[in-house]
Amino acid sequence: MREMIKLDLSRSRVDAQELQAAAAGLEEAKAKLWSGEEPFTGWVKLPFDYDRTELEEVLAAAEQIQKQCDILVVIGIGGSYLGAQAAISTLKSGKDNVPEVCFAGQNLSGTYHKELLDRIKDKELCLCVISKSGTTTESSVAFSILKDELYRKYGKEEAAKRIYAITDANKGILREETAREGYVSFVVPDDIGGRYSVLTAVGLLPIAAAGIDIKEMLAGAESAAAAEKEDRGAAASLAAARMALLSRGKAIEVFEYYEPSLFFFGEWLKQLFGESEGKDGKGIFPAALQFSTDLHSMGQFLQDGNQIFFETVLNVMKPAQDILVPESAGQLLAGKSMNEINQAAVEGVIAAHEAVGVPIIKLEIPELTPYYFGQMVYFFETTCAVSGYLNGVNPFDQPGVESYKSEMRKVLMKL
Ligand SMILES: O=P(O)(O)OC[C@H]1O[C@H](O)[C@H](O)[C@@H](O)[C@@H]1O
Repeated sequence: MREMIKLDLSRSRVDAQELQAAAAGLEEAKAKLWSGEEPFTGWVKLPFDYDRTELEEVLAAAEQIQKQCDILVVIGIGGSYLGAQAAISTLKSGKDNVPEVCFAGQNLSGTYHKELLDRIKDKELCLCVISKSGTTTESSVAFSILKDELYRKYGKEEAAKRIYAITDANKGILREETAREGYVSFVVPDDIGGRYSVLTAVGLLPIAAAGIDIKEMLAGAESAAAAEKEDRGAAASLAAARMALLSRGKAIEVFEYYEPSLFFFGEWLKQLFGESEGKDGKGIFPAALQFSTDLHSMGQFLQDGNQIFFETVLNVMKPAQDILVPESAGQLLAGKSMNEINQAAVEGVIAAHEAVGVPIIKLEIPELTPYYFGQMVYFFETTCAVSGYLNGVNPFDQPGVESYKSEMRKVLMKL
């Protein structure tokens, strides 16, 4: 059996009694999650019972994309792109027969999208448009701009063969357009919300197109799901520890990583936890920092500022590559490897922050491979959903996101 992500609560400042108090309701939360009766919990059993035929179709579509283009532009926002970008930037396939994956529709910047158009002008192009609703402003705007570019380059008929759509099975304008134009398409399942959808076609198609082994990713998720199901997993315990810290006023969780390739995984965590937990005046505010970079800015606050936070360290045990530091670096550093120095930073930061009373949770991630990426996704989805249940909120809706949209519509109508 391969390794599992390990949870170390020894420096979390949560004692057994507190953990027990916070864990009241844990069994109930887990039972609810696994009952198969709660809305939007389709992701819980997905690693065991995903549709094998659909997976082969995803792989075939990914292969076709690889043959068709130099650049695949993934259009989507929030849960419709973050998982894919997190996986692709963390895992980089290193293969040379795969397209570069670019992202559009994550902002409303004319500059960003004009620069993207300039960059892809002379390249062979495919689009993968992902939107459950089909009406999200950012993705709709970007899709129409990029579709225009595709028409200009290839004409409408050939363009339709280069558009891959992932949307609701039956409703929405993107589904209607897909049926009308005959795009290759996949479904955002009804029982899985956007931020829990990485292991559906939403994440899997772009990730596979980038040359990353999605079967391994699903196998990793399955190992995490089996562990949680059999009560060997640590994700639910992490939820209990988080709730204990929240009850002590630690209302910010700082996810910290020392491998820059985890930047978008940090962004994915922010969406997952932010939209799931932040409601009814409750929740832990998720932040993500890249170390050692941010030690030279936010490090001051963590060491010496308002102690309203706790830290969750994502420590990668076996980074993909390493370099030996030459003699010229001086006695302290020469002859050591960069990863050894990075690990010294991990331990040094933990010691310094522990000394001033910061609660520190440490997660040991064996390696950044597709298998462990799948484990990480499932692990944090479970921690997040269980935390929501423990805290008495619905971790699968995001009613607050709508308010700014209706205000923005009013402004647009005046233009
Ligand atoms: O897939 P879509 O319907 O385009 O939604 C994309 C995203 O936008 C919304 O505003 C929500 O806040 C997100 O949870 C969602 O993932």
